[in-house]
Amino acid sequence: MYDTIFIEKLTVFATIGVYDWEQQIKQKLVFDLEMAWNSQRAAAEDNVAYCLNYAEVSQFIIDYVEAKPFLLIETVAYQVAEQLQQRFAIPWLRLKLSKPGAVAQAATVGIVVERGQR
Ligand SMILES: Nc1nc2c(c(=O)[nH]1)N=C([C@H](O)[C@@H](O)CO)CN2
Repeated sequence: MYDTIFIEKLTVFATIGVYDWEQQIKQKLVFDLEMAWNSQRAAAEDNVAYCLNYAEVSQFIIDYVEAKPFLLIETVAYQVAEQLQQRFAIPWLRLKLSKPGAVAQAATVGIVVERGQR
């Protein structure tokens, strides 16, 4: 039985973009995540060791995205989703990555990727 652990509006400042000028600056990326996790043991024993630790997941994303430059948001989303599944043994996740301000006439643009099975 899976529950959903979520993280909303995690903000990371990244080197991201296909144009040369974008590789000279930092831009805001926003992550929204839903992750399947069986929280039964963590709840029964009231023990953080058995939960999907949203603080650790958040810090991993920040460190990973800040560590190197990217061109496409697709690359960031695919790599982060794969890393999260591997490192935290997450059976299913939905990751929404937004790049606010990328299109002047839009509030935000981005991509949603879903990986695994519940
Ligand atoms: N599907 C995508 N389209 C575009 C991307 C992207 O990463 N994925 N990136 C850009 C530019 O970097 C843009 O954000 C600059 O405003 C254009 N289209």
